[in-house]
Amino acid sequence: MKEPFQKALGIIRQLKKHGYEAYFVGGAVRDLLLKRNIGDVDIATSALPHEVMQLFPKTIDIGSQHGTVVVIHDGIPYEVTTFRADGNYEDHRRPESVTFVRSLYEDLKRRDFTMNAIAMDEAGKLIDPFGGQDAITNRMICTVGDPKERFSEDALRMMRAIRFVSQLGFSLDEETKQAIIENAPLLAHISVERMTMEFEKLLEGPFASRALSLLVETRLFFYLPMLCEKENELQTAACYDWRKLDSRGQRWGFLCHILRVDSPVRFLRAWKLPNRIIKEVETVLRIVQTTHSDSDWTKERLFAFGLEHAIAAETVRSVANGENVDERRKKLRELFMSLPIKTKSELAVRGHDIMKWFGKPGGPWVKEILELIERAVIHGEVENHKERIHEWLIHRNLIRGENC
Ligand SMILES: Nc1ccn([C@@H]2O[C@H](COP(=O)(O)OP(=O)(O)OP(=O)(O)O)[C@@H](O)[C@H]2O)c(=O)n1
Ligand SMILES: [Mg+2]
Repeated sequence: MKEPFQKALGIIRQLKKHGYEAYFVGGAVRDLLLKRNIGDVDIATSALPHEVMQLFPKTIDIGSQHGTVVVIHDGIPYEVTTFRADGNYEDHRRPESVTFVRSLYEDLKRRDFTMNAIAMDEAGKLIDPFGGQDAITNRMICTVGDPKERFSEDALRMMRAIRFVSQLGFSLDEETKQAIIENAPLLAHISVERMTMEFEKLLEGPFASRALSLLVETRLFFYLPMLCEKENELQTAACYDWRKLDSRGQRWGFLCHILRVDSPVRFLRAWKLPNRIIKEVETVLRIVQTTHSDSDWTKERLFAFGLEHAIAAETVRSVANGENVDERRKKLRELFMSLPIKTKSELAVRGHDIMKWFGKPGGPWVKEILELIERAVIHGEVENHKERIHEWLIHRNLIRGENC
């Protein structure tokens, strides 16, 4: 058995020793069959939450009313969830009530897609009542049972379907796709935070272009923050190679750029992104708007923006223009390496040196002189060395020698 499962076996054994059923379930089993990197290993059991808590010394109650207890085993947290058949979903996002059941079959039946409804026992035997393995072999995303029911239980599942297309390159089963088209308006019930999580995974996947096309085709885009008027632009966005964009800032920056978003800050706030990302995207877009070819990159500009923002902006610009991203990144890195200082803090003189040399009290002029020196150091006019800088200032008649 693969390591992540092996490590969690102790939990399954402990539950079984006390007469309960316990299985590995969900994404980890799917990813094992897909030979993908295995993420969190989740466990489903017939034991009730309080019974789980009694059996393990270290547990965290993260939602026992919904059946989930975290068990810390050998320092690793695992979600252990009681088999459940969800009750009525009044608001299309969470069950009104959950009914704990003692049967694995009932538990698998309420899951979203057949590939996610496979259980594995402690011996590695698969329990797959809904044809999940066939779906994986045929590379299909298909709901467990009636897609309309599954999507009206939790409308986010429609976004999940399309983000799995992006991550796995699978196709949407036709009936599943039709049900998304019919039920797309239900997405309006879902919180922005949950939509953003799925949308970010979608943009990050190797098949993001295909997934973006599907967002348009299924009309789901209409219910996503500030995208309802961007149908044509989204269709255009689907024509680009998103795989070259390799950070959140790059992806959101590229999206704003391609969608011709008027106010990126308002757009990104609507998606409830952290301020850190909003600020990064703002800077990246400012650079993109003022860079027209890679010869626009001077040492001074690169120093001012820093390598990370420069690379992000060049990536956005070259993916949008269909140019060679790697080539541009390489050039930027080389130019950055040639800078005698990479940050302001590396400058060999400080404000107090300047005040002493000029024999004047501080003021805005100190910053101006420091910037003058900084430019000279960056261009190699003077070595980044205190005495050399002092000599340079004397040479330029900015100060007299005796103030040293
Ligand atoms: N809206 C949802 C979310 C989850 N699940 C079920 O809960 C499992 C675990 O959910 P989660 O960790 O959110 O998704 P994964 O499928 O594991 O995907 P990822 O690899 O991204 O974690 C899923 O496999 C699926 O069986 C579901 O039925 N409906
Ligand atoms: Mg998971």
